[in-house]
Amino acid sequence: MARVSAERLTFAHPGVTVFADLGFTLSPGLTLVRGGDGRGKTTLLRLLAGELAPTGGTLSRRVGSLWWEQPGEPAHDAVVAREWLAERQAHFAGWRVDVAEALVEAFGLGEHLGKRMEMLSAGSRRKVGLVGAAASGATLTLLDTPWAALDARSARVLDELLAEAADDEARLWVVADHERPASLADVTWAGCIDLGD
Ligand SMILES: Nc1ncnc2c1ncn2[C@@H]1O[C@H](COP(=O)(O)OP(=O)(O)OP(=O)(O)O)[C@@H](O)[C@H]1O
Repeated sequence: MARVSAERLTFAHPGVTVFADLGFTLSPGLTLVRGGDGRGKTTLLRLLAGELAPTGGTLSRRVGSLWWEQPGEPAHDAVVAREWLAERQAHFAGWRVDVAEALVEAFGLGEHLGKRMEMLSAGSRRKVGLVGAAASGATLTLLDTPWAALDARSARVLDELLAEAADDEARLWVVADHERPASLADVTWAGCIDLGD
């Protein structure tokens, strides 16, 4: 199980404080990182991923396995979607083939898996990433504005996935978005880190 907590967590670029003095402990299930444009949602996820170091305070991270992927980045353009998933499957001992297959079906991705990422729409690339996030079994899963670019049907599939994640007793799921997602109004969130507007 991952354990992540912060005390007086602060991050600043030279001369610009992005956020200061955040305190939180992540619990299993779903945690929302909420904030307006440029308030530091992605920065906080990068700190949680260990990609950035705090400039103040402490962030204690004991992370068994981490999902933090940006399948939309140009670096992945030439990779065939199925291979992209297979590369990640090789890194996660708890990878769930059945979960991946069910989500590929629900997202209507089957006909696209044989294509290079650059041939896919932004939404389909995101869906490939979400299949990986769910299948990975990662103890800490970080999703940055996961509804962006999804069609309505796929957004509902994501809603169902995250509603299940909310009941997860082992995995920590962190979702960053501008507002508390209305489509998850009935879901119990384990926590919310509000970065303001
Ligand atoms: N290298 C940098 N130097 C100075 N400021 C930076 C640098 N990189 C990012 N910032 C600023 O840090 C702040 C936080 O950016 P971040 O991308 O984390 O916010 P965000 O909440 O994810 O934004 P959005 O919702 O627009 O994606 C922004 O105001 C951004 O302009």
